[in-house]
Amino acid sequence: MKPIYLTGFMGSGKTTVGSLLGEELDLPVIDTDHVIEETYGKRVAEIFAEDGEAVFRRYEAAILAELPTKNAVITTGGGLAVSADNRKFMLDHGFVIFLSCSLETIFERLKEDTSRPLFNQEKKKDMQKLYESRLPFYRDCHWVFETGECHPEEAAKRIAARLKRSELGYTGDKR
Ligand SMILES: Nc1ncnc2c1ncn2[C@@H]1O[C@H](COP(=O)(O)OP(=O)(O)OP(=O)(O)O)[C@@H](O)[C@H]1O
Ligand SMILES: O=C(O)C1=C[C@@H](O)[C@@H](O)[C@H](O)C1
Repeated sequence: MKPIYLTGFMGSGKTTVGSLLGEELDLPVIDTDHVIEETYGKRVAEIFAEDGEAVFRRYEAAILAELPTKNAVITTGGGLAVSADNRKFMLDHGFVIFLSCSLETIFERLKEDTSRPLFNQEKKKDMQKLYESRLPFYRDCHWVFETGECHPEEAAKRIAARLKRSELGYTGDKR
C-alpha cells in the first residue's frame, strides 16, 4: 500500500493528526522533521541557525527520497511541499493529503510555541505572505482536508474513513 503524505502550513496539525491517523490505519508514522533531527544530530532550529535554510531544504529532499514508499503515514515539514521535485516524488509514490487550516487558527495554536524558526507571531503580515505564497503548492495534492474546528481525533477518523472507502484508491493491502 502506498504511503500517505500529510502536507500543510506550520501548525496545521500534520504531526498531531498524522500520529492519530497512523493508529487508525495501523501504520507506522514517520515525521520528516524528526528524521532530519535524528539523522543530522541537530534540532531543526539549530540547522536553520548554524547551516542555513538552503542546507535544511537539501536535507529534507534527501530524507524524503530515503523514506519507505509503502505502508506508512509520513508527516512532512511545513515547507517540504514547496519544492516541485518533492511534490512530484510524493504524488508519484503515495497519497498526498493537504491539511488545510486558516492562518487565524494557526496563530492561535502556535501562541506559546517558539520552536519554528520561520514562524513569528509578531510578524503577522510576513506570515500572511508566506502562507498565501505556499497555498498553490499545498493544493498540488490528491486531496484537501479542511481541518476547520475539527478536533485531531475527529480529523484522523474522517481521513481514515475516506481512505477506507477507497475513494482515493486506498486498499489497506499491506504489500
Ligand atoms: N485539529 C486541531 N485542533 C486543535 N489543535 C490542534 C489541531 N491540530 C494540531 N493542533 C495543535 O496545534 C499545534 C501544532 O500542531 P502540529 O505540531 O501537529 O502541527 P504541524 O502541522 O505538524 O506543524 P509543523 O509543520 O510546524 O511541524 C500543537 O500544539 C497541536 O496540539
Ligand atoms: O514551514 C516551514 O518551512 C518549516 C516547517 C517546520 O515543520 C520545519 O520543517 C521547519 O521549521 C520549516
